[in-house]
Amino acid sequence: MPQIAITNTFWEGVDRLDKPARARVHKAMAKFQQLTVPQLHADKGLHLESVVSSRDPRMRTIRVDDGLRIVLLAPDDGSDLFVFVHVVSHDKAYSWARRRLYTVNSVTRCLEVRDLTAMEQITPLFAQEAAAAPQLLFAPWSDTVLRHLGVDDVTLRAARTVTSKAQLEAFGSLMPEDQYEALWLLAEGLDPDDIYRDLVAVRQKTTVAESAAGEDTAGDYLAAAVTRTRSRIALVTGPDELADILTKPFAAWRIFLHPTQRRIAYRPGYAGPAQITGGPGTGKTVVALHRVKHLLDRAPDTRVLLTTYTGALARSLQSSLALLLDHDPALLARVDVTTVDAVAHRVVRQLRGNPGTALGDRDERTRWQRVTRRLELPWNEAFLSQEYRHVVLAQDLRSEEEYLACERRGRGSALGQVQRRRVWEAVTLFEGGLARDRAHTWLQVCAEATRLLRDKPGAGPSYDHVVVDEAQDLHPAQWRLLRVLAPDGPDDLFVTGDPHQRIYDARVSLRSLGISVAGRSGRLRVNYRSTEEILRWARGLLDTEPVADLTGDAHDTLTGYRSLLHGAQPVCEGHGSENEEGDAVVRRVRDWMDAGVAPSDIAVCARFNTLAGKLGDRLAAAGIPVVRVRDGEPESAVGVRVSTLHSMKGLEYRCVAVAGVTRSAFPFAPAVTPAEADRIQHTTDLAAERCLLFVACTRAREALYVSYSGRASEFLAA
Ligand SMILES: Nc1ncnc2c1ncn2[C@@H]1O[C@H](COP(=O)(O)OP(=O)(O)OP(=O)(O)O)[C@@H](O)[C@H]1O
Repeated sequence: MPQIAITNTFWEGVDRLDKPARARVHKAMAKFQQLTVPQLHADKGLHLESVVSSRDPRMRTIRVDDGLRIVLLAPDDGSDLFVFVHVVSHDKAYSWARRRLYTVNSVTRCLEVRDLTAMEQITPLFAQEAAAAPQLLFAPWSDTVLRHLGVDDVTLRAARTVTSKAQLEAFGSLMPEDQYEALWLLAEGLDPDDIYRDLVAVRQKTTVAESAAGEDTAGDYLAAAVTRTRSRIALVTGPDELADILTKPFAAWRIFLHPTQRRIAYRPGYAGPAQITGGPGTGKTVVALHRVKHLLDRAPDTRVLLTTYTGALARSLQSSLALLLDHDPALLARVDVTTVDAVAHRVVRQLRGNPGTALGDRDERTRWQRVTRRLELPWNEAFLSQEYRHVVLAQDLRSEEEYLACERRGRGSALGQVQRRRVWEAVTLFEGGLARDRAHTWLQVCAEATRLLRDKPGAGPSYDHVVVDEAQDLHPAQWRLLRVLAPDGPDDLFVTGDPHQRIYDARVSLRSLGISVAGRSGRLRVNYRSTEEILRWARGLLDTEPVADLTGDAHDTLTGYRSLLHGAQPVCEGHGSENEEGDAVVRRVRDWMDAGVAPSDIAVCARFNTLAGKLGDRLAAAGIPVVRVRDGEPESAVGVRVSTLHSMKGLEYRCVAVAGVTRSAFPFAPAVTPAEADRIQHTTDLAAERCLLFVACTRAREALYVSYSGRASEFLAA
């Protein structure tokens, strides 16, 4: 019987088919699996045939129906392993297959593919230009360095003609993916040794591990190379697995991990807390989920907390985890998936009793306003609530003495002792009011939960491992709680986040909270979600100022961050009035739906509830189904998602419209502390405003539409 392996390109082809066509693909493949190799060659229905004049002599096609063909590689190494590489219409299948060559990289030993015909056509053209160019992109690096990174002869010839990153990109989809990635990172300024460690060595390690596991990895044979190329190729072991792959929702992330993702997620153990960063869409959540799987598989009775910032994200983590763990109830029962605040609430309820009512942002503001008026203070409520958040709660200060003696880290305004006493008076009044009304802020609950767990070791929930997603917005009070939830030691905390998506003004120094990730940091750079066009446009929204990393002790950068996907340029449009803008958004959504995008794959968002509400009403009036994104709407609900920007965090859609990006909304003056009041706060507030827009725009996978009426936000002009 033949063995089957499928590549990510094949799977993507399947994903583009409608249900009946998928069923026909399944039928053809199931038949393929059942026949012997000689029967396969003789079967008239499947019609296994070579591709005439193909660059790769192993290239074959089989027939799915009158229109559809599967492209596959036939074994030439004595094995019976067939690699399914594409599924597409008849004509496209043949032209695709003719041009491509699969080879085994002599450095990484992985199977890779290139459009050899196109590379051979383009290289001489670039070479002519290169002869007259003052500078060649890869001139600083010798052939030896490039070869060491897995760049082979054909790619090397091409690379030596490249004068700019734009030209390199033109080659991007033609050359082998791993070689392009190495060249791109070099062009972005990364050190060759770092690239070797992150891209080449990890692949080689996989090879060694598999040899140790007794798999045949010797030689450059197809079957051996396939087992080594786990980031792009999966072996299908039997009919059940085939059915599973072809009938489940497309979720390549369950199977195909980038080598860096795999290295991070499946590293046997970390000696202490580990941190993973990366730009939007680089698969941080995917890595967190695989890490949970690894931790569960490693020991039969470990308990894991998988936690994040908002309820919507926790729900989405829960359903993805169920998918990854094949809905296995025994495994799922060992993981708590919930927000940090919900854990805190549970601890307090369990160890002390119901903590009372949680305060919303508006309530908290009103209470600070009352305090300010009552004590006739010279500061406004924003200043006081920030002082409370960034100094008192951040340092867990419990008395006036502690506050008087503290260093007000991260604050850009000086306060003398007399002023501090007045602030403390305000804090006492604020907290007293809350206690009287049996109310609390969420951060207070986190602080109390931490104290309770410290005072009563062994009581309350505890976990062997805590995995945190979207960690960039966590406050020190939340970090302290996470610190006590898993005992200090190997694999205690696994933290993923993106400092460029910080929208809630969280400033932490993890080290000062007893969480040191030194030597245990990883970075992801390949975006799997959005097109390069969307990423580039969205990056233009960010400031050039460096951003504090997750630890708070260094800076984070998006160097080397990129997508392999390409698509239309984002559209940014101004309108004469809010009404006209609303009409344009409805038209845009209608166009997306007419092009075949399901309503639930479209999101329309605005900064404020009022505009989001109006847009939702307009869409509904135009007969378009609408689902308001609040807490708890089922994933299966049909309709265009209408949301505020803040609620878009961590989610993704094929098409996204961001409306109301006006001068007065971005930056929103009340959200930005004046520089004269607090210089540091002013800078972080402005950065958070930019990040908010960046986060919303990077939720788009294929299409992004940004609009405003009247004057455009200054962020768009940049
Ligand atoms: N190895 C992979 N193969 C295929 N798809 C992947 C892979 N890794 C991630 N993805 C997909 O890319 C998208 C983004 O992944 P994910 O949400 O994990 O990124 P993220 O870094 O957490 O994003 P953000 O920070 O923007 O929320 C998802 O659709 C995910 O399924």
